Amino acid sequence: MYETLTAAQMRAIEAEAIEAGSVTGLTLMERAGQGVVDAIRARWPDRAAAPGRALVLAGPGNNGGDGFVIARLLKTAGWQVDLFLFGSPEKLPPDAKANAQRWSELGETHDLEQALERGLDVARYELAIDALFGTGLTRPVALPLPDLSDGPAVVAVDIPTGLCADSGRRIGQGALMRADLTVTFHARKLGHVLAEGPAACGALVVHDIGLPSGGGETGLVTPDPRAFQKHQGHKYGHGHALVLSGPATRTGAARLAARAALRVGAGLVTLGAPRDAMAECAAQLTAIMLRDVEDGAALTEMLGDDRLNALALGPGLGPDRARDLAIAALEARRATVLDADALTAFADDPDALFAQLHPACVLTPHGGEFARLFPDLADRLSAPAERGPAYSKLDATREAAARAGCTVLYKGMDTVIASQTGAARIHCAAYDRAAPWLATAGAGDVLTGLIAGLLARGLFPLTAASQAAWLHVEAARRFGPGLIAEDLPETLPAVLRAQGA
Ligand SMILES: NC(=O)C1=CN([C@@H]2O[C@H](COP(=O)(O)OP(=O)(O)OC[C@H]3O[C@@H](n4cnc5c(N)ncnc54)[C@H](OP(=O)(O)O)[C@@H]3O)[C@@H](O)[C@H]2O)[C@@H](O)CC1
Ligand SMILES: Nc1ncnc2c1ncn2[C@@H]1O[C@H](COP(=O)(O)OP(=O)(O)O)[C@@H](O)[C@H]1O
Ligand SMILES: [K+]
Repeated sequence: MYETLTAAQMRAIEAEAIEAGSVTGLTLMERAGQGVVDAIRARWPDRAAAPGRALVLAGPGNNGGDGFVIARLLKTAGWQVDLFLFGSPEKLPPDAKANAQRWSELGETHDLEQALERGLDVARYELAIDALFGTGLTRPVALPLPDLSDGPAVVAVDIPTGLCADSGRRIGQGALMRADLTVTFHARKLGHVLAEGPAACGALVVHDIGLPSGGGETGLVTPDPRAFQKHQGHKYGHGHALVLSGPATRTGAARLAARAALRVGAGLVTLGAPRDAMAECAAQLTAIMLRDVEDGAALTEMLGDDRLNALALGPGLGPDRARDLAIAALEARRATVLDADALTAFADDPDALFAQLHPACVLTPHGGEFARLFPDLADRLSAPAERGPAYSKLDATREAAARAGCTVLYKGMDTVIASQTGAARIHCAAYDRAAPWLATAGAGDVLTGLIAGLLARGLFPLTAASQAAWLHVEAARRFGPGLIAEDLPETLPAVLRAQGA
């Protein structure tokens, strides 16, 4: 699992290494600058082979210090480099000042604010380096930065200027410099994988600057084939998932979930449908069993069979049926995924839901459902981020899980999964995991079924939800353009096989 760090965690790792005497700040800065120049060469070998004009924008802190290193290395490699500093050279922190002095032997340091007043002609550059602000950004960037979108290739040092490293949110209404390539150091920061981060970063390279690993607490989800492998045993040894369906003409969502639960390896899957939907469901199902579950009382009776060890409910249920069934399901204390209408049904009284939830539950809200259950957290997340570190989707999901007393998977390109104990994971469907085709009707229902299937197989809720999120995106990526929700369960066998399951 890859770690993600906050800015404070990154500073602590750096400070500890420097205090231990294993490295100096100047060495780290040199390695950082070298890493950026190497990444530029790897990404644009043609430009690197015939160097042109490069613009370096350096800020008042150590991000600016990296900029001075990069200016020197680019110039040495044959680029014509113009460097503009925001702030005064005398006020730079010590390592940045040392590199400003080394740069002064090769070129001039121009004043950025004066240049912007005069009008900085960015069209003359092939390459622009954003070394204005990195992990130290705390307030909006009050600079009329030029629009580089149609001009040079833009490379962000550590993180695009204007983006909060802890939340991926833009700080205030200040400038945000979108990059084509972002080169960060040691580990990804939360801001690279959350909210606006991926769109602002362009491609992302993580460059090793020789710091010891550890120190982060939130990992990015990676596949754990042990979680999907199927061991020898009877079908009941792999669990029996029950997915609850809505009424006639609204059964598709639950059928999608049921099929995903079966494909991900639950030993048995039953669809529980109201009487009026039986004929419709029977016409569509083969390996999935069908039972009449008219209401909450019928569900309670059915759950007398303790081999039914995982439940999924919400997709397509309609709010009244969802509320009735959710109360019965939660009383039975089984591993339970609540999605869609099973969340919305409690919008008028989320506390009534929270009082019933228990640690074997997983809630899978999208943004709208999250706001219905946790309106105060959603408000904090949507209010403009005036200062850094800003409130993040990770913060909101953690608070939601603590309040709900169970695991919460907050969907999106940046899916955050947190348990009631504070443990959290992020699945970022961007960069080499981009899956835009997943934004299609019914994809969420499939995710619900995947989680239910993995819960039936005995995985802990946080693991089941995290691995399901990974499989879901992997199936979408493997299928590719044209994906519709039905394709996801059908692509799962190839995904599982590729993982050695
Ligand atoms: N950690 C590591 O291991 C390594 C770190 N490295 C590099 O260091 C970078 C972090 O450096 P950093 O801490 O000096 O922060 P940075 O982003 O340069 O800015 C801080 C300065 O800006 C100021 N300021 C803030 N907001 C402002 C605003 N809106 N408008 C105006 N000013 C504002 C703030 O001052 P303040 O006024 O808030 O006191 C402060 O002076 C990191 O991203 C990476 O590139 C690498 O060299 C390798 C190893
Ligand atoms: N841009 C995106 N990249 C990757 N995954 C996405 C993106 N947009 C949405 N998703 C995923 O698609 C699913 C959509 O679920 P949901 O919003 O519940 O829709 P539905 O109810 O139609 O199934 C979620 O798993 C979400 O994380
Ligand atoms: K930057």
